[in-house]
Amino acid sequence: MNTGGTPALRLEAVRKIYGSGDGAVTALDGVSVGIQRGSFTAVMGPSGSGKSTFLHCAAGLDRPSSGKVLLGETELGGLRERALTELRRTRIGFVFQAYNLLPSLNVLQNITLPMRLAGKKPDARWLREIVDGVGIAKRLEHRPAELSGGQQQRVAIARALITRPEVVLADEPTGALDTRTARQVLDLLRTVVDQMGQTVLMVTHDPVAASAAHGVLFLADGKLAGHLPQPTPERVAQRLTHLGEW
Ligand SMILES: Nc1ncnc2c1ncn2[C@@H]1O[C@H](COP(=O)(O)OP(=O)(O)OP(=O)(O)O)[C@@H](O)[C@H]1O
Repeated sequence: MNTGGTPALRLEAVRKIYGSGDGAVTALDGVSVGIQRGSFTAVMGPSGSGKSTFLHCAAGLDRPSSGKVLLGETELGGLRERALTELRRTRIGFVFQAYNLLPSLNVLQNITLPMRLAGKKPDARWLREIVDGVGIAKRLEHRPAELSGGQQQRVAIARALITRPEVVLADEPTGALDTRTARQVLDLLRTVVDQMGQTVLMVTHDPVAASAAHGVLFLADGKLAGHLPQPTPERVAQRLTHLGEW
């Protein structure tokens, strides 16, 4: 995956241990990986293999017990909470399974919220490009409750992109969607990468979802257990079977 240039995101020998003594759990056990700019990477692994911990450490939501996380040239471990919050707000986009839109705001207000929180005005051209790109231009005045699940997730993707983040982190973004709608959201994420030049890292349990990515990183027992380029659902499922239950 390291094919030249500074990776958008880098983990160096990241270990994360929860608890201490007899109750200590090693959730990540020396993970080193670079996520290339302009790539779409899925992270998969059996339940408890460390996927959420990986994403949380990458996002600066959780601090590694040892090792480093770098967003571009910035080492997250060197930042105080306030700077980390600011970094998350401006340099990382988040997409969650449950969309996490604010119900009292309309679509446009939800999309532009990260800019307002940062005290900045959204760039009109970029906003237009995103709104058109996710196909939500006709719904800008609507509230989230008036939209389908797929439309809400497309709004969430637009919101994740508004600050032109260096990386978009997606946690089971299609987990709550039916197969057809999930496909549309995955195609959109792929478009965001291939046509808008964004970088997406997505945790998923679903081999079909993972196959939308350029490559899949596998985790097992907190360790990297391989990388599958040009994944197909069948090859992903086969690798998962070899890693144990999923
Ligand atoms: N806050 C915590 N305190 C203690 N142990 C934790 C905590 N968070 C996670 N763990 C443990 O760390 C390990 C990795 O958990 P993690 O949630 O990262 O796995 P996962 O691959 O995302 O699992 P799943 O697919 O079931 O969501 C598990 O053994 C889990 O029980």
